[in-house]
Amino acid sequence: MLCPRPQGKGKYLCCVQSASAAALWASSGTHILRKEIAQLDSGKHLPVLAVHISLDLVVLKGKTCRGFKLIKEVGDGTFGSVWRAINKQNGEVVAVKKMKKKYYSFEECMSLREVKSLRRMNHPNIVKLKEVVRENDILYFIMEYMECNLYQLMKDRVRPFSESEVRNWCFQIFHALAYMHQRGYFHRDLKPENLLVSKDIIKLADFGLAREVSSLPPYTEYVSTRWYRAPEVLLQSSTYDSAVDMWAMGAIMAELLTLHPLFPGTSEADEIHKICNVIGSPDEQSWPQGLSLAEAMKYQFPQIKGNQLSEVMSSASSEAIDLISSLCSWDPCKRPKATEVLQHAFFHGCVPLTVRPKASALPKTPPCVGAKGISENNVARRFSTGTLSTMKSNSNASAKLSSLSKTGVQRKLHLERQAQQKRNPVLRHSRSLPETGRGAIQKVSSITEKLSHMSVTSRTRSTVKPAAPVMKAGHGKSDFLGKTDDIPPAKRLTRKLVS
Ligand SMILES: Nc1ncnc2c1ncn2[C@@H]1O[C@H](COP(=O)(O)OP(=O)(O)OP(=O)(O)O)[C@@H](O)[C@H]1O
Repeated sequence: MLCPRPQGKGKYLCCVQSASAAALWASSGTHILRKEIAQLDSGKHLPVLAVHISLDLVVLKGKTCRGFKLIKEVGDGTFGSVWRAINKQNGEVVAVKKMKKKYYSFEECMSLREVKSLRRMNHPNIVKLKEVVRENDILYFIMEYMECNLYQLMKDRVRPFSESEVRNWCFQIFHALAYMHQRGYFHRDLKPENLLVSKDIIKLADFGLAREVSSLPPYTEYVSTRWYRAPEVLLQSSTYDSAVDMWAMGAIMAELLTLHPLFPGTSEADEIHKICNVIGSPDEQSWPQGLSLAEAMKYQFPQIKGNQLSEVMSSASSEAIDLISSLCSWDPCKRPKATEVLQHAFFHGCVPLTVRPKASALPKTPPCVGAKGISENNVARRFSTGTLSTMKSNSNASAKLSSLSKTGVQRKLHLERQAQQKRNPVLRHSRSLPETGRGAIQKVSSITEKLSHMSVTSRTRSTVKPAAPVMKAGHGKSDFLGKTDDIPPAKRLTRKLVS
């Protein structure tokens, strides 16, 4: 196939050499506008099928990742590692997410949630997926590049962000959420690591768990990182909805304002306990369905009165406290919708972003180009072997190569475990545990600890351990069984991140 040539806005002319290749394009979701038999300019008179296609997302099946110079690994998630890269054709800085799983057909790639949902999203606060490339059974997402994520910004801070900074970021994110929720999607894995920042623009990323609201429950899979996980998900509800994103946003807002996670649970049971410490245990009035969910899994809530958020977020405005309290309501029905949040007093005076920042506004010359850059040959070799690289950074690539056999095994085990964690609820909880030694320890002292010192009543009560809960039929094992208790507390609170 020849490289597609732009034919005006959103249209490309591609030449493929057979009707079956054209059919493949069509089956991959590409809308074929017109087909015609053409002849090559070269004068060889080889009949080719010229296909006029219309794409929101340009899927260049024949394009190789060698067209991108990988500069530096900037993130390592459960599903893929993310690299800052340069498009060699036009010099644009992009992010390349190299998926860890292999994909043996293009159709398989196109049916991925991340592709299906992201290609439908066109919003200034949602990271744009530019291309999808499959090469040697490895799948790459080419995305717009963002400078860092919110967690990276937080971990280096001593003083909390100002309320106006938090307001600016959260306003943009709630706009993105309103956009996607209105279109019938919810994210399901909101956390500071998935909120990407470039200058004062913030965008939602990682749609690997995004779900269509119209897709039918039950949603039995395990979702979201524990500290930001809504109580209905903790209690294994199979009918949760976009309100889970609102809960996560409440926890994230509080964390931005204090630099401490609001509910840093070390297990699912501890997560619920920490939530009770802050907002008080639920009762018939505040969340009747929650009591039923708990009963169904034979879980007993600890009886804790809870403290006022204002006591632990003493410097936050009453508007901020009010918004966080409503977002972190036990009952998902009582949490405001994203569109309602935008009208909240906390955001009065905020102006929405109307214009998407041009690519030229983003950095063109990444600081690490040069000595640290991987050569094109290296990249090509790594791709052509089809193996997952054990190299984590370019600077120590040779040292790592010498110990390849050893680290390779470790890396493989690590990857297998990660993949299992994503599939298996029990294992995935430990993703916030130290696995690679590269995790940065979060400053977690935590609001909840502060809270337990503030209220003798709640502290005494909170020491009553919940009865070991029984699993809900049809669900995997849960760490309600106390699976993580043999891990030292400080280590439990690390986060896996490449900075
Ligand atoms: N477009 C981007 N620009 C810059 N950095 C990015 C981009 N996308 C992702 N990253 C970085 O890579 C990290 C991992 O990416 P991502 O969350 O998409 O991977 P994942 O495998 O789906 O992770 P998770 O374990 O959260 O499911 C992010 O936390 C972020 O720091």
